[in-house]
Amino acid sequence: MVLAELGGRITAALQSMTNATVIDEAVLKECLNEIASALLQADVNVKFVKEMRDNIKKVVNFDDLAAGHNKRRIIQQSVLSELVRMLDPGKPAYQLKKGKPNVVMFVGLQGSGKTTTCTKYSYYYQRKGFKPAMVCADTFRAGAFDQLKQNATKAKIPFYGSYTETDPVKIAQEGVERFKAEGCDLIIVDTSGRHKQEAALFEEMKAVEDVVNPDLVIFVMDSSIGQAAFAQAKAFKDTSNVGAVVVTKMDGHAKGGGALSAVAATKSPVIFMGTGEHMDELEVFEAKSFVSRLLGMGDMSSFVNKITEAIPLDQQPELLEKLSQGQFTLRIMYEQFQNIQKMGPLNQNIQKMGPLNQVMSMIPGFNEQLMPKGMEKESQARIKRFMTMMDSMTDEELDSSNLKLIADPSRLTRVARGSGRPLRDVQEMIEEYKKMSKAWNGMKNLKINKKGMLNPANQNQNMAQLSKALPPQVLRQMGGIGGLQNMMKEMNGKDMQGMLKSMGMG
Ligand SMILES: Nc1nc2c(ncn2[C@@H]2O[C@H](COP(=O)(O)OP(=O)(O)OP(=O)(O)O)[C@@H](O)[C@H]2O)c(=O)[nH]1
Repeated sequence: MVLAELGGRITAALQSMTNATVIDEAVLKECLNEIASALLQADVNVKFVKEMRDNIKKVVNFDDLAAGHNKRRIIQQSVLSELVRMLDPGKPAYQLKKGKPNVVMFVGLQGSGKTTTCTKYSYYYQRKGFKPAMVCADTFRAGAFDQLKQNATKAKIPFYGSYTETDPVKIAQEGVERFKAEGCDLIIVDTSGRHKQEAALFEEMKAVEDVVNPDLVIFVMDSSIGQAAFAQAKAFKDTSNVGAVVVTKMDGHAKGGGALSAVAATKSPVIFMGTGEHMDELEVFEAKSFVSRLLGMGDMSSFVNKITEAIPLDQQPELLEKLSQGQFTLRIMYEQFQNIQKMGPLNQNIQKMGPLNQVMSMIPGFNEQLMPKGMEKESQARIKRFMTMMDSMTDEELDSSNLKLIADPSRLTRVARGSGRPLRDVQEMIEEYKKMSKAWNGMKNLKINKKGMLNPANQNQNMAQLSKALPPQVLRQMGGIGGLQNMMKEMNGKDMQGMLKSMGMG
């Protein structure tokens, strides 16, 4: 099953759930069964599929969700984040290190776009300040060296290869040694591709790998191969130490081409995708936007989506649930602080980040008071102080949203003593909590319609609610009230049915 079909079936399953009058456990079960069977047929690992189901069931707890809560949105959102999670093998790919010769070897079937990708990859890192070089260890295809030479010349990247030498191992070894001696810090080895997986190709690949001892082996896969993806990727992984995947020809008809399966098979992340024949047509792969595209949700700019984009995936389902219940606890605040701390260097560049700035600012609390411009260092220190104080709180306090309990004077005194901070610091932290809690609760009262969208019938109320809930600078970034209005109009106009139709799947 090609990915387009997989995406179509998942979208259809979500759609049939959206059509149901009441969403209960039976409806959810049916929807999840359909999604699971689609994934299994697409060769996605059984274990992953089971995990996905379990996780979604955990998020959508019917006993906890009172009537009127936005189950559809929560389910859709968790399917999305679970798929994204599947694309994330849990460990990032090898990161190139400056100041040492990084050796990267490319493997894949003939015609997958390996040679083209080698050049794109070199060019990408050349622009990032690396000094790349390419070695053509493809002695199988007659024109391979010429092709690499042509590409390399165009990109002004040094290359190594031979018209006469027939042993790829020898060429690879000589090339890598030469470029190491020349001080290149990114040495790319292109290997032979063959028509299909064959023993000779794998033996040769292994021999080249043994001699060049790469820091990273990249498996290049044509996105249109569909069902064969899993077996092919696995065959390469079994022979060589594949650590990352590049999916090519994403500009063609294929919607995704087995990226999910390749990740499952190689347990390695997709790092780039090829989107054309030109040198600069290589995009950093981003699981979230890929899945959105897969599900035809690329245009769905829902408010909740925007907020969740900025929050680590593993925290999303839980956070969404809490958000839907309007429960804001000190623990959530603590977790948000952790996120902000992790994003540390970004904060300094935040003004340059454009849309990301907007997204991050939507995390309740990531607002002007907490992170005033030009005061990032001070703000970080303040956040750290808050976190130290929260470390002295009990679980009961951290998990409560009851102000009477949280701000009880004797408790505050205890926290101050426990953390070695003056009482007024603890009070300041509680004030911050109150502010964030208010912003958070503002989101809860938005009027959502049956389709899980902001309800157009309540446009005015929603507008008022949003403009109150949003930090002023976020509102400004959205283009003020007018921008907000447009965004809502866009959201209102987009339902699943409409999106399916526009994708030709309805
Ligand atoms: N449209 C499109 N074409 C691509 C992309 N990547 C590669 N190609 C084209 O795919 C064809 C095969 O690419 P190559 O780079 O020669 O493939 P290869 O895997 O190196 O093939 P061998 O050297 O024979 O193993 C070429 O015509 C490329 O221009 C891509 O992302 N999009």
